[in-house]
Amino acid sequence: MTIASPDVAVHVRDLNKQYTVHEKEPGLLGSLKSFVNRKSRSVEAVRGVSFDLQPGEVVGFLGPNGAGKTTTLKMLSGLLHPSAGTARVVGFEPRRREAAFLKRITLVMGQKQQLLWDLPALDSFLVNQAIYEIPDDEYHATMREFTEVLDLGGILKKQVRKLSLGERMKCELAAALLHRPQVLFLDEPTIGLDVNMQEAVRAFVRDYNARFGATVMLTSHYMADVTALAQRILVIDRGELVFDGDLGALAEQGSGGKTIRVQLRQPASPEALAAYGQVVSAGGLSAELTVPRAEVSARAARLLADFDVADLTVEDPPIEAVMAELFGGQRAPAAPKVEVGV
Ligand SMILES: Nc1ncnc2c1ncn2[C@@H]1O[C@H](COP(=O)(O)OP(=O)(O)OP(=O)(O)O)[C@@H](O)[C@H]1O
Repeated sequence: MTIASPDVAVHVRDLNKQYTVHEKEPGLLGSLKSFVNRKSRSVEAVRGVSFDLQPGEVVGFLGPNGAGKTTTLKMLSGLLHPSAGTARVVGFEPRRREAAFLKRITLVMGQKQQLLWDLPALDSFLVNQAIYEIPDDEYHATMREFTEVLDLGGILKKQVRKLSLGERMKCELAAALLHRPQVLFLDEPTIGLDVNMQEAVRAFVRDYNARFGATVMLTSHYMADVTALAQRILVIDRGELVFDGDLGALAEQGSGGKTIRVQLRQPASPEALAAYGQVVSAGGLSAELTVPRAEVSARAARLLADFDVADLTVEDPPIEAVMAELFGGQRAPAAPKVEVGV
C-alpha cells in the first residue's frame, strides 16, 4: 500500500534480510556431493533495524565490512525485498518499485557503474531523461548546473570507458541525480578517488542537499566524507543497529580520551608536558596531548595556569580512532545457521 504525503523521508521498522547461500565443496566430487546433498546456509544480513530519517537530513551509515549497509540501502531502494519488517521511503513501499517512487529516489553505488560503457556519458543522460520523463527545460537547466558544479565540460562527449575513475564518478553522480531525487542513497560514492576528487563529490552532495532539501543516507569508508557531510550517524554491526546519534556522541562511545592542542608563547619540553596528559606530539611552541575525558577541564585549567598559553583547543578523537576501537578487533561474524537440505 502506498502512503501519500509522508512526514518522514525514510521510515524503517524491524527490517530484516536473510540470504540463503548454497555451499559446495571444491572439485568434481564436491559438485557430485552437492547434487545429492545440497547444503545451504542462512545469512542474517540485517536484523531488526529501525530508524526514521527526516526530510533534508544527511546521515552517515557506518559499520565494518559485511555489517549489512549495502543490503539495507538495496532494500530501501527496492532492489531487494526485505525478509521481514517495514520500509517506507517518501511514503512508498520500496519493494513495489512504483514509477512515482523511482522518480523520487536514487541509489549511487561507487563500486557499480550505471553509465553505458561504450558511449559518451551524454548519451546515458539522455536515456535517463527519457526514463524519468524529465521535461526538456528542466533537463537543460539541471545539465547546465551540474556541468558547472562538477566541471563536466570537457568530458561529457568522451566515451565513458576512456574517462578516469574520478571523471566517471562525477558523470555517474550527475546521471543519478538528473531527475532531482528527494532521497539519495549513496553507497561508497568516493571509493578509490583521490582527495581532490573526494572533495569535489562531497561539495556536490552538500550543495545538492542544501539546494533541494534532499535526504541523504551515505556509506563511506572515508571518515572525512562522513564528518564533512553528516549531522547524524547510524552504525550497523553484524546486521543490527548499534548506534544512532550525532558524531560527538559517537566519539563518546570510545574509551579514548580527548585531544588538547596547545599553542605556547614559551617553548616547553615533552617531559614538562607529560604531567598534563599523554604527549602525542610536542616540540617548541605547540603540543598535542591526550587526556582522559573526565579530566579535560581540570587538565586544561592547569595548563592555562602553569604555562604561557597563546591558544588551547579541545577536540574529540578522530572518528577513525573510535571506529577502529569499536570494530578493530577481529571478531567472528554472527554465527550462521546451517541448514542441510536435499
Ligand atoms: N547476495 C548475497 N547472498 C548471500 N549473502 C550476501 C549477499 N549479499 C551480501 N551478503 C552477506 O550479507 C552480509 C551483509 O553484506 P553487505 O554487503 O550488506 O555488507 P556491507 O556492510 O555493505 O559491507 P561492505 O562494507 O564490505 O560493503 C555479509 O555477510 C555478506 O556476505
